[in-house]
Amino acid sequence: MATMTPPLAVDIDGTLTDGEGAVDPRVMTPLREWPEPVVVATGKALPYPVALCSFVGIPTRVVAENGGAAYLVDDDQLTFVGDREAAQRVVTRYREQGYEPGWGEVDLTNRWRETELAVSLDQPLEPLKELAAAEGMHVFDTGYAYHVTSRGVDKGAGLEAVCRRLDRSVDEFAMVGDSENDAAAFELVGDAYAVANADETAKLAADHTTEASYADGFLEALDAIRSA
Ligand SMILES: O=C(O)COP(=O)(O)O
Ligand SMILES: [Mg+2]
Repeated sequence: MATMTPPLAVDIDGTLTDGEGAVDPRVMTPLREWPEPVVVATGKALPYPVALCSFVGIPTRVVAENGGAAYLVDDDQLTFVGDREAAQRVVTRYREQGYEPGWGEVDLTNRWRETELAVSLDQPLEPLKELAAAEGMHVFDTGYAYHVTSRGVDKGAGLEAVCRRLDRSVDEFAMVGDSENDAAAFELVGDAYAVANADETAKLAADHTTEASYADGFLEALDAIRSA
């Protein structure tokens, strides 16, 4: 019996990209032609997934900032959860200890971030973790940045909130991702795929790990999801 294609949640960095961080052009058409809602769920600030949806040509349905921000075209609501000021206190203390967010003066990585802050991987993790814990926050290491995020904020909670607004159940979703910031959502969706380059936390939380890495792994996961 033919089964229905499920709605899809997809991570950006490490999943839709190649090993250099560039979006692989081969992901565009399958995303555009996916017959069910596609939710782009990312640690990046809101403008990135919004732009991606626009350039792919799909309705804007996004979870950004690791669940801190969500926009759905269906209800035209932009919601925020998380404490940006607490993240700012963490980064201020981190600077006082002699470290930097590490993105330069203009800092486009954090410029549009409203609920958390990100620190470059070339900065030390341990003092950041200690300062975050003192503010009741946690740090996601995505393999692309360290994110200082409020407890209880993650892509899982974000996707659940979006599902309520879409009138869909989170366990209907399939999801593809690559790192520890995907793990909470992997636990909730019906069918979770870690690409081969994923970290151990993501692989443990996923139902499957693809043979291929990066966008090749994403395309492999889509084939498997379609035929599941
Ligand atoms: O911004 C990051 O650090 C990771 O982004 P991602 O969740 O799309 O992989
Ligand atoms: Mg990722």
